[in-house]
Amino acid sequence: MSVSPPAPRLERMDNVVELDGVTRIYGSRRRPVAALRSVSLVVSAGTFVAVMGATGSGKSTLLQCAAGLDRPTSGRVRLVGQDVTRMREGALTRLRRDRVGFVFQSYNLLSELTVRQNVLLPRRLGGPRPRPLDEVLAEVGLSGLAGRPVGELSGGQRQRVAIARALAGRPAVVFADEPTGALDPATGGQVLRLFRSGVDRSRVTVVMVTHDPMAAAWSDRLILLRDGEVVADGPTPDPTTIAERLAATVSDPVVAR
Ligand SMILES: Nc1ncnc2c1ncn2[C@@H]1O[C@H](COP(=O)(O)OP(=O)(O)OP(=O)(O)O)[C@@H](O)[C@H]1O
Repeated sequence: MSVSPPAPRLERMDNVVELDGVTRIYGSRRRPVAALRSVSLVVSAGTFVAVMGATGSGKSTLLQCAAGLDRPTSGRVRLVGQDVTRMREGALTRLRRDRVGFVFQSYNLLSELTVRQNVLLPRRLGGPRPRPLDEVLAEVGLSGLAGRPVGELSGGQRQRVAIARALAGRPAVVFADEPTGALDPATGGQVLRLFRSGVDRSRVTVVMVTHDPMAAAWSDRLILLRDGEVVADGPTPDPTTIAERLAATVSDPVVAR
């Protein structure tokens, strides 16, 4: 009996985020600020990526361009296999709503609404059918809090609501900008564990900006930026080595030019 080989994986779909020569220039023609300079990288499905670098090195700009929240000045961005660089705003909004989750340092939740209402908000805005609420809340350790207004929760609980909201719609990728920046180390660790298990269990891709080597140590891949350029990109080492590499990046004389 012959057994057919498995269908080849579609390379495009496996590359969840692709940046090709992405440059982002802010400011005026007279005083341009190059936040990103010809950045090219590919992130495949089921990878946890940490992006680090000195203040002003372009981390948030990289995240915003990769997530289709900002448009590069030149270069191309593909998100879940689709070129978002020239995509119309409506289509881009739908793509973000249906395939992308966001988690920010400031939680970006509606505090008067309950946990349930916040988690189900993307669905109310026409997003994909979410996973069962109980399942999602149990996963992030918020069982029993569905009816509580978010304004009554602690910072760590709020960030878990934000993660529940981000993961409820089965996104291909979650972009997180300093998700543990406002949390103590223990609470931050709980949040990072949730990202880790989302990557390991559901093959979600996570792209996280952080200043904290302990947070970055949860990732699979570390990208270091300096002055808008990728200066290191490889498997994530231990926290001490991350801190050393980060310090070397920051103190490099090129930065001071
Ligand atoms: N909207 C904007 N208008 C003008 N300049 C901007 C804008 N956004 C960012 N920049 C500039 O682009 C550069 C990169 O900024 P970005 O916020 O991406 O850096 P970052 O590495 O995320 O910094 P931080 O760690 O401080 O958050 C900086 O020089 C910043 O001043």
